Amino acid sequence: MASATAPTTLSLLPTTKSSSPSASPSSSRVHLSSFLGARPLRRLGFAAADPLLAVQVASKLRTVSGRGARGVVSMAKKSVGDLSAAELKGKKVFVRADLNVPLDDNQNITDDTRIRAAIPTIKHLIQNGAKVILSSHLGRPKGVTPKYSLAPLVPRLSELIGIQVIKADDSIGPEVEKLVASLPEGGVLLLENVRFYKEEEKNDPEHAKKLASLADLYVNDAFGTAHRAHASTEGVTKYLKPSVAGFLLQKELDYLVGAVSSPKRPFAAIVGGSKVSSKIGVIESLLENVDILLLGGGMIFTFYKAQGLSVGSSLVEEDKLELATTLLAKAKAKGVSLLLPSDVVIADKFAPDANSQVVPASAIPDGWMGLDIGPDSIKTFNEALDTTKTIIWNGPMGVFEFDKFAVGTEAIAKKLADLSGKGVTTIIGGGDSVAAVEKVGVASVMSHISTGGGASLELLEGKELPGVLALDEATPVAV
Ligand SMILES: Nc1ncnc2c1ncn2[C@@H]1O[C@H](COP(=O)(O)OP(=O)(O)OP(=O)(O)O)[C@@H](O)[C@H]1O
Ligand SMILES: O=C(O)[C@H](O)COP(=O)(O)O
Repeated sequence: MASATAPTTLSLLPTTKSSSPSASPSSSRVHLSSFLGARPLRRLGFAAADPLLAVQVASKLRTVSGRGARGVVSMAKKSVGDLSAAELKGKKVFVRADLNVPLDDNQNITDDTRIRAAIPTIKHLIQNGAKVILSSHLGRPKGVTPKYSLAPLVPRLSELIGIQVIKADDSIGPEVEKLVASLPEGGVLLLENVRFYKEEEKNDPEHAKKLASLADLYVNDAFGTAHRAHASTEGVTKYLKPSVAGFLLQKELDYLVGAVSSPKRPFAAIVGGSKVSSKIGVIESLLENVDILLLGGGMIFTFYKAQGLSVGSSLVEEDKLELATTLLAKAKAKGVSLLLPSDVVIADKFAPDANSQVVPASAIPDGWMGLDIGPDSIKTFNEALDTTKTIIWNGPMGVFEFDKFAVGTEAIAKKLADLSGKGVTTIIGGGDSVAAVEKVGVASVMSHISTGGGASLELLEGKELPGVLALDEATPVAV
């Protein structure tokens, strides 16, 4: 069936947002107030509560550039890059990384992105003569569970770091203490899965104290777990000083807060995924700041239904119809150009081999469900994206796990890759969108691919990240 242009593309209003000066992640400060409105900075993991303050988020952002507004106070979390060689040499450093990587049935790593992302901090520490005590969780074990051991990570870690990593069979206790005592300067000891103790997720203070007792100072580089207040991400900071951010954590904040809070405009967000309910916070937060909002994925059917369209047996959240109407009205009031797909690929069942056809969004027959955005929508989305300078993407456009319904998601991935090559800042917010970008083979050309699913979502929603909040403040500098 031929695709058709339907009247349901909403272009509520042309953008009225003013253009801001270039603020790529390398710019020297981020103005959180522009991103979050009056939301307290605390919710982003920063200790200051005055949204009018300009905040620096990464170590390189600590450098006072002299470009700032008069009297603006710059604050940041202290970074591993701020510690001198003398502060690191011979010191036992507890590094919390997020090495929660996927393993197949034979315990082979199927995606080592998170391991590679943790390497710069580890290498920096060993090059400065520190003794690295590396820790992470893997999966969600209930007690000691061999299949969640970190042992399968040792060969890849050793290869990437360039030295043989020593592996402990526990994360606390006398055996670990012995291994720490014999660790040479520049050595790396990998602790066993911190979640083998239930006290980890309970953020038990006594347990945090035991972890902290292994080391002299603390580096948190686990962005993917920064939204969890656990013993190894939050609790230990009470007993280890300094407690500072690693390079990955900084980079994530730099892009997800920095570029998004003060973007080069026009600034577009693409939000997809299954449900409106899981993305309400993100959509509301982005509506405060974006010029263009493109919606795809399963959530669009709730918006269609809210506008009185028939959606067949597509995914709909009946209790979110009113919310969808409110979000559309909010976009209009904010001057955001909100685009819903004009056509969809429908299926006669939720299966990879389902019969499919392309129909206007206004013509979904009974018994059929929308599983992807259609070709006209892809064209319209691409045209809208062509006008932008910054794009953030969170959530797939369709059921991309089924090849037949992966076309929309893959087209968006390719478009972002193309635009990235033309100087547009492209940020992929984690989770399934990252998987899609990797599947298409364009991950390396994006400006930033977040290593955090839940963490990046919470950050974009403006929520507090306890793992960041707990770190030491960098010295405030008046500029
Ligand atoms: N039209 C649709 N109908 C049903 N499910 C859909 C549809 N479009 C996308 N999905 C499903 O949405 C899921 C992803 O939704 P989710 O809300 O978890 O997004 P996400 O942003 O990738 O998640 P994360 O929080 O991990 O980043 C995918 O498994 C995909 O198959
Ligand atoms: O994969 C993730 O999102 C992080 O590693 C956090 O894992 P969790 O959701 O099990 O806390």
